[in-house]
This record gives sequence, C-alpha cells and structure tokens, in this order.
Amino acid sequence: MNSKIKVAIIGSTGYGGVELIRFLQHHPQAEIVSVISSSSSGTPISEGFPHLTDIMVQDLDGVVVEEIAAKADLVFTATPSGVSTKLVPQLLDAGLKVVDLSGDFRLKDGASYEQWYKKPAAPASYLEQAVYGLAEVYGDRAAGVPFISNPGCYPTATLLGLIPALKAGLIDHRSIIIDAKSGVSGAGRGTSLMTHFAEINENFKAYKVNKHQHIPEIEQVLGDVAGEQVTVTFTTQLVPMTRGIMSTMYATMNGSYTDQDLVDLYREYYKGRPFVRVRNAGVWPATKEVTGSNYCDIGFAVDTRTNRVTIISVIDNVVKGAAGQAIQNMNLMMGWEENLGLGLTPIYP
Ligand SMILES: NC(=O)C1=CN([C@@H]2O[C@H](COP(=O)(O)OP(=O)(O)OC[C@H]3O[C@@H](n4cnc5c(N)ncnc54)[C@H](OP(=O)(O)O)[C@@H]3O)[C@@H](O)[C@H]2O)C=CC1
Ligand SMILES: CC(=O)N[C@@H](CCC(=O)OP(=O)(O)O)C(=O)O
Repeated sequence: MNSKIKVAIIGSTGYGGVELIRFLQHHPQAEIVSVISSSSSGTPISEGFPHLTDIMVQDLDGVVVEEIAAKADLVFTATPSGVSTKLVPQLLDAGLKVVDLSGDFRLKDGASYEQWYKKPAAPASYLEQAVYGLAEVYGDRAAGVPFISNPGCYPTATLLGLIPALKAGLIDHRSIIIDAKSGVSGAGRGTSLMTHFAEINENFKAYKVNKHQHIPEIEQVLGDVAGEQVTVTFTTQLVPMTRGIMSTMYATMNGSYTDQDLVDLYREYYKGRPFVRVRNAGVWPATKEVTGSNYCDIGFAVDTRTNRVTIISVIDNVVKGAAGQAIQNMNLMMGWEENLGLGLTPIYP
C-alpha cells in the first residue's frame, strides 16, 4: 500500500468541508495537513465548530495556492460554484491533485454551464481534463488522473437509479420523469429565506422546476449511456429534514418486466461496488437508512397496469452526494480500495 497522502480542504467551514474532515480524520491513507477558509484564516476551526476540537490541524489557513502546494499533495475544493472555476486551474497548475465538489467542471460544454449556472465557465482545457467522478459508472477512468469533478447530489441519486435500466434498454429514454426531494443541508451552510426555519419547518416546497442546474448534468450522463440525446423532466423539492435525498423516477418500460427482473439486473450491474445496495423486490428505501453513510439504496415498483416502473433511490446528500463520494474518488485516483475510510454503517434512527 502507498504512503499517506497529504490533503488540504478549501471550504472547510462549509457542510461539505466539515464532512470531509469527519471522514478523513479516520482515513488510513490520508492525513489532513491544512484546513482552509477564505473568511476565518488564523482562527482555530474549533472556534466555529466546537465538535472539531479533537482534529489535529486546528488553525485555519488562508487560500494561498503556493502555501497549499508546499504542504499538500491533493486538495478537496468544497467551494461554491463560480469560486472553483477560478481556483481549481491554479491548484492544478501548481501540481496539486484536485477533487472539486462544485458544479463548475461537471458539464463538458461551457456554454451549457453559462446557460444553467448563469456564471462564466472555466476554460475549455480544464473542462476537458476533468473526469466526471460517478464512481460506480466511470470509476475505471479515475485511476492516476490528477483531477476529478465530483457529481452533484441530485444527479448522484438519480443517475445511479436510472443507468442500469437505461443501459440495458429496459426503459424508454423519452419517458423519464424525476421527482427529487432534498434535506436543507443540500443548500449549504449560508442562511437564506429558502432554508430559514420558519419557512421550511412543517413545509414542503418545490423550487427551480424545469430550471435546476442539475438537469444538464443528468442529461449529459444519460445521453452518454444511451448513445443519443436524452431529455428529462426534473422537479426538485425541499423537505424539512437536515440530510437526505430521495429521487423517485418514473419511466415507461420497453417490454414486460417484473420487480425481480430489475433487482437482478441492478445487482449484476453493481456487483462488486460496495456503496450501492439494491433492495429486495417490494422493499423501498428511506433516507434514514443511508444517513451518515456513503450508501445509495435503490428499490423498484413495476406497475403492470401502466407498463411504467417507479425507481426510488436514496443517498445522504452530504456523504454520497458530496464528501463521501469525493473521498471515494480520491481512493480511485490513488488506486486504493474505493471504500477506504468510508466503511460507516448509517446512523439509525
Ligand atoms: N451541501 C451539499 O449537500 C452538497 C454541496 N455540493 C457542492 O459542494 C460545494 C460546497 O457545498 P457546501 O459545503 O454545502 O457549501 P457551504 O456554503 O456550506 O460552504 C462553502 C464554503 O466555501 C467557502 N468559500 C466561500 N467563498 C470562498 C472563496 N471565494 N474562496 C474560498 N472558499 C470560499 C466558505 O468558507 P469560508 O468563508 O470559510 O472560506 C464556505 O464555508 C458547493 O459547490 C456545493 O454546490 C455538492 C453536492 C452536495
Ligand atoms: C437543497 C438545495 O438547495 N440543494 C442545492 C444543491 C446545490 C448543489 O449541490 O449545487 P451544485 O451541485 O450545482 O454545486 C440546489 O438545489 O441548488
């Protein structure tokens, strides 16, 4: 096994960054050498996060690329969209490996990024260089590369739920409808009216309907899998819970299949992949069954009356949707077992 890799976390005061710290502290092959903040450098991280008093590296560093390059081998950029666009090229040019958690390098087409994110795209050469890190689908592309773009939270749950059926031709790609719900931590730590307690508690609201920035990401990957253009209907909703995404997908089947046919197909597709668990026929997953873990759990319900299938996929948005998947990608980049440092059972209840 290789020697320990030195890692730095930019955005370590955000939800993704704090979750990276939680897992990396116990990673057998990684050592956190720098926790970085653009707004609180020079202060101990435990000042804002008292639950982190036991982490070895306490003082928050500033975002100084040369200093990061002098200390670290690999950087996790858990930074907002628009920030990674500018930061990641500098880190790569300084010789660092990067796993970026933002949406800035997921879309290969810069014009599409600008349309959906309403921000300038990163230079095309860096978009090309980024390997899209949906580990269970593209994991074989990750070994030895310097730069992984971590998938979005909604796309992770959705794509893992759809790809085996689409690839096998079981579902009609023109019929896909995705109804996705997220806990409020998906919006990050910053406060807004959208996630304000009085606005979301005992409430359930749709947002960005047909306008969500994850639509082109989902369509890009489904198009790649299907070998032709795929468009989807995608509705996102905010649920009054802290963590968790449930993506419920509907599609017309191209033949007559049973729940068990889908279970068998998905178990075969995800054979050997430690983080996708396919439920037995008739058993549907719940968000609490993956909380705090890197699992994606998937269940099915075939409706013979309508000839449609309902696919239900759940993840913890902060883990499999962000920090956990980022560590899984680091493991694959380094040629390690993909579940290294991630073997936690979900927190229940
Ligand atoms: N939350 C989730 O479930 C998921 C998040 N993501 C993506 O991961 C990234 C991080 O998300 P999340 O942790 O939730 O977001 P947060 O808003 O919780 O944290 C983002 C952090 O980025 C830092 N930051 C802000 N501006 C800058 C800057 N100019 N330079 C350097 N750092 C900066 C801030 O820390 P400071 O002020 O200390 O520098 C802040 O704490 C985002 O791109 C998000 O879209 C992806 C999948 C799921
Ligand atoms: C609940 C909630 O607000 N979720 C966010 C997910 C943001 C995110 O992860 O953004 P990128 O993947 O594009 O970086 C949203 O729907 O925009």
